Amino acid sequence: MTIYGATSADAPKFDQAAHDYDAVLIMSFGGPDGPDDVVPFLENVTRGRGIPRERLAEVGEHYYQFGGVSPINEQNLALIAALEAELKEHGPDLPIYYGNRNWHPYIEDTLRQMRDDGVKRAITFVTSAISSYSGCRQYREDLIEASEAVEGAPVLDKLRTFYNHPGFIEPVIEHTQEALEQFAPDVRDSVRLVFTAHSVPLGMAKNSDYEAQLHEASRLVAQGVGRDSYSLVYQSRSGPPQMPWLEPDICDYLREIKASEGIENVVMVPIGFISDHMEVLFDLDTEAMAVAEEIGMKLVRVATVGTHPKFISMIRELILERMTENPVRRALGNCGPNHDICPLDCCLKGSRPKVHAEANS
Ligand SMILES: CC1=C(CCC(=O)O)c2cc3nc(cc4[nH]c(cc5[nH]c(cc1n2)c(C)c5CCC(=O)O)c(CCC(=O)O)c4C)C(CCC(=O)O)=C3C
Ligand SMILES: [Fe+2]
Repeated sequence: MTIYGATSADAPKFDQAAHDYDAVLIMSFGGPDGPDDVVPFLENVTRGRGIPRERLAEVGEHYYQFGGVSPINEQNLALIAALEAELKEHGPDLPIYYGNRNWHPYIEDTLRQMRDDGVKRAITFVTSAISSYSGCRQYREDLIEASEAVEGAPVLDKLRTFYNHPGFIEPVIEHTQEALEQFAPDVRDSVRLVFTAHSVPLGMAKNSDYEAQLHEASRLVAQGVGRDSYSLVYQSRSGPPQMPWLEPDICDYLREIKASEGIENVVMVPIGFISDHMEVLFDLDTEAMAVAEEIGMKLVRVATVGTHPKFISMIRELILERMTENPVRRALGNCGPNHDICPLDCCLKGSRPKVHAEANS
């Protein structure tokens, strides 16, 4: 089984060429569909990751507070419905399949279905805008593992990371502008613009362009709303307390800017996420909002891109890019379009690289 886009070593040069595809695969994180799913879901997410038991119990409570249901599955289905309509109207008319890393429909079951339907080669969209082990390599490893388990699984290509694509940045600019307009014109210029993303261990951050991509995306959005400065902070920290993760935490940061600078108005942009899933609903809308209320701060959270038409048409554009010889590869800002095919050492985990994942034939 071969997965192009998995590593550069296994992808012959000709594979940079345009391809015909017979399906699109949407790959995501997955989340529980009800209270009974919460514990097995969390076990799937954290298997072998050394996440403390107390942290798991705490995160379980976040889900129970929302009836044990993560909105992420419904949001992915909405994304798929929107993309289906887009492809029907503008082509290419490809069937869309959906598989997750941590919950039903599991990626392995999806690949089996694709094989049974006669799919030979599919183009994969991963629901993560920013490169890191969690948002890039781990998905590729999971695809490899699932492909190895399914005899005759289709060849899979993976779309490039889109953190600086106008189809991602422009909707975030629009949503950020809408949030700023919730403040009176006379205070609007003094509203602090704060970008937030999932924290990751420092070792993981160091092995990828995670921080660089987050800064570039944040800078582009800030510039789009007429700002020449912004702050970037982190949320949803996990792991053992002695392990260093990216900081500052959003909640600590809000307290800090209120206490030391007297900041009373803040717009927070979840730049590291593409839908309003649990890390947004709990860590931002519940936890950070409670801090803001406690310290007397007006805090407005910017909507994620979700099914914004520009975002949906970006996915189509990225698919066409891979089906076209010498395509235009749009990207805003200073960094250029990200690679289609990941280098061998792309987004290693940090502490214990999973070297066996390279062998995928
Ligand atoms: C970079 C990144 C993204 C963005 C890229 C992407 O979108 O893929 C992301 C997304 C998400 N993370 C999510 C949920 C969780 N992440 C956890 C744990 C972890 N995330 C990490 C990183 C990231 N995570 C890391 C380094 C860990 C530690 C364990 C490990 O090394 O892997 C845990 C375990 C409990 C805990 O430790 O907090 C949960 C429940 C959900 C679903 C939300 C829903 O259900 O609606 C989504 C979209
Ligand atoms: Fe996560």
